[in-house]
Amino acid sequence: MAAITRLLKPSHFSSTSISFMRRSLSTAAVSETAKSPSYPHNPLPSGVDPSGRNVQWVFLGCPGVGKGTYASRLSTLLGVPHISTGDLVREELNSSGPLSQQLAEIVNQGKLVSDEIIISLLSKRLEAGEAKGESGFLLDGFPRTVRQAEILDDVTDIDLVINLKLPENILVEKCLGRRICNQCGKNFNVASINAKGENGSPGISMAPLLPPSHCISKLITRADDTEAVVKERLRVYNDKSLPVEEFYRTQGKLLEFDLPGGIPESWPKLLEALNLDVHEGKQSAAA
Ligand SMILES: Nc1ncnc2c1ncn2[C@@H]1O[C@H](COP(=O)(O)OP(=O)(O)O)[C@@H](O)[C@H]1O
Repeated sequence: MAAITRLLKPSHFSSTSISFMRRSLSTAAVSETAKSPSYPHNPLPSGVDPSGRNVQWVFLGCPGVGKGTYASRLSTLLGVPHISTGDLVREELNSSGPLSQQLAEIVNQGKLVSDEIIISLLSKRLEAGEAKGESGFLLDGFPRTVRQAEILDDVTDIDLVINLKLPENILVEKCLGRRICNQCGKNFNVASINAKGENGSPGISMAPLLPPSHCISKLITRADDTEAVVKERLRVYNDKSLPVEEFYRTQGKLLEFDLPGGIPESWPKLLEALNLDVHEGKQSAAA
C-alpha cells in the first residue's frame, strides 16, 4: 500500500495546488459571520487549531443525503469555497472537452470516475480558486475511495470529516425527487418524505423544497437520478466509500451526523453539532 501511495503521491496534484493547500493551513480566520468552531467531541488532532485559518473540511455521505445542500450553506456561513467533485464532473461532461463522452458513460452507469481524472479536475479547480484568493475548502464528494483519501492526506491536513446519514429508502426517494433549474442552477426536491421509524429509530419527515414559479418550466432531472442508477450508486458507495469513513474514523476526525429531518430541523442541529455559534440574524441570512 505504501508503495502505491508513494507512486501516486503529490504528482497527482500540480505543485500549485499543493502549495495552495499547504498555504491554506496558515491563512485567515473563519469569516465574521460565525464564531470559530470548536468541537464537543474534539475530533481534531492535537496541535491543529482551525481558529487561526480557514477550515478544511470534508463531507461524506451517500448519494442524495444532502452533502451539497449543507456544504453550500456552511460555505456561505464560513466564507470558504464549497467544492463539489460531482459538479466538476458534470461541468466537464457538459462541455465539449475530450473527456465529455467518456465521463457521461461512467456517470450515467452510476460508476466512479478514475482517481486520476478526478484529481486532475480538483487540481484545476483549486488553482482557479487560488488565483481568486480563496483559502480553505469544504470538499463534497471527495475523497470517495481510500486511495483518494490517502492522496489528500499526503498533501494537506483535513480538520474534520462530517458524515451525513439517512436511511437508504429515504436516499432513493430523495434522489428521485431531485430537480435542477437549468437556468439558475439551483437545486430543488419535489419528494415529500414521511418515513416511519423502525427498530427504535424515529420517523423522518421532509417537506419538498419547491422551486419558485419562474424556475418551474426549466426544471431538469439528472440523468443519473433514475432508480436503477441510484441503487447502483448506493452499492458503489457501500463498496468504495464506506472504507473512507473508517479511514477518517481511525484518525479521530469523523463527526457522525444523523439527519433528523429536512433542512428546518437539520440545519440548526448541524450547527449545534459543529458548535458553530451563529447570531440569529446571520443564521437566517445564511439559510
Ligand atoms: N471523488 C470522486 N471519485 C470518482 N467519481 C466521482 C467523484 N466525485 C464525483 N464523481 C462522479 O460524479 C458522479 C456524481 O457525483 P455527485 O454529484 O457527488 O453524486 P452523488 O449525488 O451520488 O453524491 C458520481 O456518481 C461519480 O461518477
